[in-house]
Amino acid sequence: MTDQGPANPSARAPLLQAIGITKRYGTFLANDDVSIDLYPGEIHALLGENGAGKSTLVKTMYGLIQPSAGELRWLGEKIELSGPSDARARGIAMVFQHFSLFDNLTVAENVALGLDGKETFAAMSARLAQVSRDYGLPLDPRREVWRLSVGERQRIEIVRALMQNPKLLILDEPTAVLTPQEADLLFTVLDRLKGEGRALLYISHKLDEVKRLCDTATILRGGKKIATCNPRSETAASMARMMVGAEIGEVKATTARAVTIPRLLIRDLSMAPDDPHGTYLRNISLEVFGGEILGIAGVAGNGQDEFFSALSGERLAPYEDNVIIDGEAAGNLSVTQRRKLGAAFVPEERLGHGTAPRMKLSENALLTGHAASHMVNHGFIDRPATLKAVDTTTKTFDVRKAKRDPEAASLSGGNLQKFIVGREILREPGVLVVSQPTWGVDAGAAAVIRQALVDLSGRGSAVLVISQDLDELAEISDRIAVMFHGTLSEPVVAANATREKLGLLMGGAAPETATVEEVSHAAGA
Ligand SMILES: Nc1ncnc2c1ncn2[C@@H]1O[C@H](COP(=O)(O)OP(=O)(O)OP(=O)(O)O)[C@@H](O)[C@H]1O
Repeated sequence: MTDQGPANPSARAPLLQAIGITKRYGTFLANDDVSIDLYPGEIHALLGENGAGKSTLVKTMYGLIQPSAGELRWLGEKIELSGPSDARARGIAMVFQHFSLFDNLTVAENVALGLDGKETFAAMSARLAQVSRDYGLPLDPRREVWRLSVGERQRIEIVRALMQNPKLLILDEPTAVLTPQEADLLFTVLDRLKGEGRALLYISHKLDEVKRLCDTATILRGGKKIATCNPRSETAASMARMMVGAEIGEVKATTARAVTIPRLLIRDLSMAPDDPHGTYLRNISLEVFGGEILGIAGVAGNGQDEFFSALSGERLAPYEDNVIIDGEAAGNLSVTQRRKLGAAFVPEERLGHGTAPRMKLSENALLTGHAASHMVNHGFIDRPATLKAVDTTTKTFDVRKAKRDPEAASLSGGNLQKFIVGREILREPGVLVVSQPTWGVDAGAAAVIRQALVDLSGRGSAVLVISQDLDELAEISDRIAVMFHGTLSEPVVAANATREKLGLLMGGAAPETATVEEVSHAAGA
């Protein structure tokens, strides 16, 4: 364990110090006596497993929560932040992982809503255009947000933060939704901000990225600070070890996997979106075989959400044979009826879509499990069975939580994701459709989830994974198809799919087709 202090500990004084921060929820300690110093001109990474207490700490620094004990010092002086506007007034800005933008408003209108300034709208728009030009983050202030890609939306949040001329910029997993090219552009901007003498605090689960970008890293585990180190003199593995307290396993392909019949068939699916800003799906045909993982790559907003809704039954397809699950025409069946056919679905959004936030985990387990399990007997809910489902998921997927059956909303983002994905995998579905399975999940838990998906396909299930993470798709998929403007490319064998090739497909280039022999070979049959 190392504690080397800042990478460049010259005569500079820290900008912000958190000293002995403790945050209690009941008897649970989300932060336990955490101290951290943030210096101007330095990018400081905040690392830790899901639930380690990272968000709790940065929310304290941004005035969103009050600590139970400990204090903040700004340029050596004790401060108390009554709320985010107080933090912003001091020069602290934050870019959240979840965007808080209004689709029907323009870029400039959205920025105006998030600023406390008193300048006129015209002056603000001009400043917005200027800041975005200065930092090489192009934005048209008059464009409506729904027309923008995810990367461009994040750009709005960053430009809005920069317009406050912050001394400290906090970024919560900023690259989780970006393509590799967009992430590179962001790194250039962050380096420049550092060069301007600003302090940056950077939460990420991507350790290679942290090594490349950050000068210092503080590692939290179980709410406590474990170490402060120089990430450049560590390896991704050594930092992961400090985070987890153990080695992280690699995902192992199952051997003797038998690719069988197509268990999920999509036949010439074309559908108008239900949202005026959504994407038309056009002539999508796909076969997902039992025993394989088929990955769907693509930049977000190219029809992945609409495709997921059509597969899960949240929206009915025009024809019943547009979607066939284990030989049954399912295009016009409800979500519950599709579950009864042995299919399971894990949506991208965890709260509100994947779970009901104010309901307990056991009640959530019942919501999706009742169609095809023993949780309801003769019309009565078997409460011990629902609790058992929670316990089994918790144990198998190492879901960390403050009590046995808490409300879904009280779990950290990554732990909730482990719970949702785990819950569905443990039902042993014949067909699993999962969107962004490891989004926001730490490296150790991501390996567990990916292994569980590989093992599920190894037991003969057809698994369809929609993900923006090309490394993830390359690691677990047998074949990969790319979604672009509502159309789906022919799948290519994952082993032959380079990042360049997938990148071209993501931009709409003509695909190559995989033969059945290649598919069987790729799946190890
Ligand atoms: N309002 C709350 N009530 C009860 N427990 C909470 C509350 N907010 C957070 N916690 C708990 O505090 C712990 C730390 O959560 P926090 O969100 O800070 O973790 P994190 O490191 O940011 O995780 P992730 O990487 O998954 O986002 C978690 O176990 C979480 O369940």
